[in-house]
Amino acid sequence: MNATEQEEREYLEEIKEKLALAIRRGDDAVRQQSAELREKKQYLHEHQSGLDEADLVAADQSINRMAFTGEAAVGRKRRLMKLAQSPYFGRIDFAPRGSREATPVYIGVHSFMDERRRRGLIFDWRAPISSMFYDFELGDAFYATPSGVIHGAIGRKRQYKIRDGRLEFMLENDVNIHDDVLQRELAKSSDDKMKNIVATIQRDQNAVIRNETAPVMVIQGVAGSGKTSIALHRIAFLLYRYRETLAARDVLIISPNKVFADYISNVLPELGEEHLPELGMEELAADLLGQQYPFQTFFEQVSALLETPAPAFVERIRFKASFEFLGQLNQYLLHVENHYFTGAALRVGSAVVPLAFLQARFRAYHRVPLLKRFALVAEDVRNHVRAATGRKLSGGEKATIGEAIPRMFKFNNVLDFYRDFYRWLGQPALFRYEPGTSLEYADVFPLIYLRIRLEGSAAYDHVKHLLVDEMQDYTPVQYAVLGRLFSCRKTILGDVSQTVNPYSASSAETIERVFPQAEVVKLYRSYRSTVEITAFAQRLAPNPDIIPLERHGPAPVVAGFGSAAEELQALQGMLTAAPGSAPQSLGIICKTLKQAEQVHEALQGPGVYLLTDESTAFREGVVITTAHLAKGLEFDAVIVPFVSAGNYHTEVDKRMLYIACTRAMHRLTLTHAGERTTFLAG
Ligand SMILES: Nc1ncnc2c1ncn2[C@@H]1O[C@H](COP(=O)(O)OP(=O)(O)OP(=O)(O)O)[C@@H](O)[C@H]1O
Repeated sequence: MNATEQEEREYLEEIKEKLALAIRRGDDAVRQQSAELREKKQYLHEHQSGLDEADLVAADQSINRMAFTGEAAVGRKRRLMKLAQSPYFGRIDFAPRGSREATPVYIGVHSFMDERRRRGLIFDWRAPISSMFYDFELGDAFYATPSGVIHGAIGRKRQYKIRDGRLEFMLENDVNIHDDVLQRELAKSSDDKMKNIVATIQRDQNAVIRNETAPVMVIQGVAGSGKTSIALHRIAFLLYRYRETLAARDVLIISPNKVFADYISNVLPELGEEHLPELGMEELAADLLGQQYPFQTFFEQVSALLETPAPAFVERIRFKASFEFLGQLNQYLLHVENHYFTGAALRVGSAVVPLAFLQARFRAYHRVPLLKRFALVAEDVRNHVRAATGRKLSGGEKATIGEAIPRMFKFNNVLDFYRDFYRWLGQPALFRYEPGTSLEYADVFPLIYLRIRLEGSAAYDHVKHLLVDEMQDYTPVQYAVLGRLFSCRKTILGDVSQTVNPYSASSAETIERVFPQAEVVKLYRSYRSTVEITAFAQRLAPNPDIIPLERHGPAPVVAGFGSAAEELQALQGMLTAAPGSAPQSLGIICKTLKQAEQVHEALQGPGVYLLTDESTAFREGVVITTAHLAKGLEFDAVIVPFVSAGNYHTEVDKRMLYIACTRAMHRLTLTHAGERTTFLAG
């Protein structure tokens, strides 16, 4: 051990002692507070009858305050305990311009102060000064603070791996060693759900995480580029930066399914923040449509495309996913506004209200949803008649006006408008719906969009930041709905190559058309898979811009078998092979749910799980699922069975295969019986 390392070990011990002391002090404070709280409650209980209303309110408030301080103390203790395990992961010695002395800045998941000397011992990775750790190597550096930019120089940079309070290794960054720590992190097994990456955030990722200006941030990144990780770290950053006004409960994640939501649920708590509220797109749809219209789910739509892709069905999906379709809906609404409020002049007693007056009033409320204007127009008509006749109106006359105005509108039911829209387009066959059956998924959000424009929307004003993952799977109409429901800032991320439904995929460019104020960032470096796996997946969806991180492993294997039975037997063999060197997580990813069920049937056993669209939690072990449901997840090893020419032959199939292969971190095996798919030729 060299002198530097010795010094660092001693410093670590010093910090750990300080942390232990702070934890003990915190414990004492919590104990004292809860004793006081108990006493106060006891006093209140015993003297309740003698206290007046004002005393009771005051006592209540004081108890609440004490409970709140107690909770804060518990939170602080949790953070200190976490720091005691791993106090920091980085250090920069920074000398501001004009000062000759560089001060060490240790960086960790939370901050820790020397209270007596008012000196930061550990800086939160989100603190302004910590940004230099991610943005600069040795030499000139700067960071932005709310009161201006501070320039200076970094004289030293170190990285540490401290686990369970022990220094496992440290690295001196006199060259760019950042990559070395990153390599070690990436070479590890994924023994858990998604993890935080604070110690190895890369420069381009840091820029996205710390962006404070974009009203809508769109992140298009190749498979494994860290989009989801970055988005979650971005939320953690914003929660820190705006802690006075933004809390975890003010953020909403729109997630593709419950398994994914569970898979990512660790990251924020690992960073010391609370769990984020989450909502599926279909839950949102059910919220907005109510019980009235049962509908097909996205998973069912994709399953139908994988099994029986009828051309007319594909056509309906494709049409409703286009940007032009949104434009046509908007034009139709204009048409409704201009032509559907009609009839004749209205006679009220001796007064006649001309049609032109009625229509002018109707249009005057262009900011009010169409079906919400009637009461306003009726009130204007009553005032008009009152002024014209110079007398008060009778109850009957008022009622006549109230009833006559809505009748002047062509329909009053959203579904009638939606059907009429297709007639207006001259394409009635593009809407297939029989009352009593389910709406096609492609109709769900257009109908919701119309409903919002016609009736207004429920308020989601409490949401201050919206996070949308898997952006490629949502159509322009869905974004238009999100835009109307959520006026807050948004982070939208995804990868157009990973669409599960190529007929309704959105690229960053499409989303930009719906949100012209969006800032688009593209990420090409891929961290998840070995170079060999990335190169293999590239054959399915070539992207010349992708930059795989230089990490090597075995080449993917495509194994052919004589029959389906032999193939299943081989899969069983793979599960039981070499337990000592077995990877910790294994995903067996099929094209359809039926196939996944078949594999599950053959491989059943302890630690083997089937993930379906109904699953709610991510399971560790051997996970058998479909490509659609595996999207966003990753495994040490992936097996993709049934890659035969008969099973993988359409464009949708190819996408599924791409998604399945890109879930693998270290090993990838594909199996087939009979001829292999042409997508894997050569
Ligand atoms: N800077 C980093 N340091 C360490 N690991 C990283 C870094 N960036 C990404 N990773 C790792 O790369 C893997 C992929 O990250 P993530 O799942 O966030 O990517 P993604 O772009 O959302 O992937 P996909 O779209 O393919 O689902 C994860 O294991 C993540 O921890």
